[in-house]
Amino acid sequence: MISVKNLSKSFGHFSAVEDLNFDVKPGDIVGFLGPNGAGKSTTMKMLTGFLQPTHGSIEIFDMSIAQHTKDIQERIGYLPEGAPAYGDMTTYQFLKFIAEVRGFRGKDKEQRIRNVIEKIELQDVVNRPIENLSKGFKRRVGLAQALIHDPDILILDEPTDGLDPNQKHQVRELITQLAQDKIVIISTHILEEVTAVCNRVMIIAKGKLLFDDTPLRLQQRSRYYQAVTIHLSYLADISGLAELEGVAEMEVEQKTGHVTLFPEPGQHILHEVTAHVQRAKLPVDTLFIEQGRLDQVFRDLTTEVA
Ligand SMILES: Nc1ncnc2c1ncn2[C@@H]1O[C@H](COP(=O)(O)OP(=O)(O)OP(=O)(O)O)[C@@H](O)[C@H]1O
Repeated sequence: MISVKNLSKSFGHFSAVEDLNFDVKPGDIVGFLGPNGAGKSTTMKMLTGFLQPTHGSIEIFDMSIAQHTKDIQERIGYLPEGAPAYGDMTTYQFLKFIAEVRGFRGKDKEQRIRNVIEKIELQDVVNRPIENLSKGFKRRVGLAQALIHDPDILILDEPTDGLDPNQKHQVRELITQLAQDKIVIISTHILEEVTAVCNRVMIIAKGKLLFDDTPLRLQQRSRYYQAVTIHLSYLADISGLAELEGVAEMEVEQKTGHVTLFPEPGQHILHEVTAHVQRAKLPVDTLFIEQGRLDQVFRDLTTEVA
């Protein structure tokens, strides 16, 4: 359990994080979202004990991080922003070094190194210097070092940054698997990652917490949530769609020709729309219910505070 109270961090007169309050429990996979400079990395550094807060407190497993930094760090796996250091070491040498720093010796150490190499699929780069690896592999080596001691808490700063789509998918699967009995906090700029991986979203901007709830609740904030979008294969009279019961508004996107019908609050309009399409014999080639556009909600929330 992580308990954060009135957490603030200033650099000189500049306030990077302001009065954050939240709890995180095992099983939570928190997506920490925010524009550049929002304070995500600063918060993560405070959660991992690498940066002292200016105000407020962090308790992890009922211990204050200020007083029990080392005990808590033993239970945290941290992937910092960017790539791991020590580029002249090979992947194996680096993981061995980290395992030793974590206090493992002998067979246990070797077994742990083997396990993470397998889990993160690093077999092909085991003996290559880290500085020669692609950005994606560097990121994966970083992830491996965060997992070597099987921590209770994983704090991952942009874990899929620089990965190709297949690797992104693989890392997301891995995070989902790992999260069953752990606390996972990931920071990301990728909105789709939040719905793919997280069961909780926290959005910060200018150091302030603006949203803390499930991805579904975030989607529900979108004006597109449960709207019905259609596309016609050729021009036809669509005026009847706007008159349907439960439809509050109709919008036509000029560039793509997509027609979106927005429901009155709490209304489900799919049935009405499909019935009308059949009655009026509209030449529809696409019809779907919108899940909510996260990019629009993100923009609305974060530009409000800006
Ligand atoms: N050591 C420091 N000294 C002064 N200012 C700092 C320091 N570290 C961070 N900041 C500032 O604090 C603010 C928050 O930075 P932080 O790195 O936490 O943002 P972020 O949300 O992680 O951004 P990004 O998504 O770009 O990584 C930024 O304006 C940054 O310039």
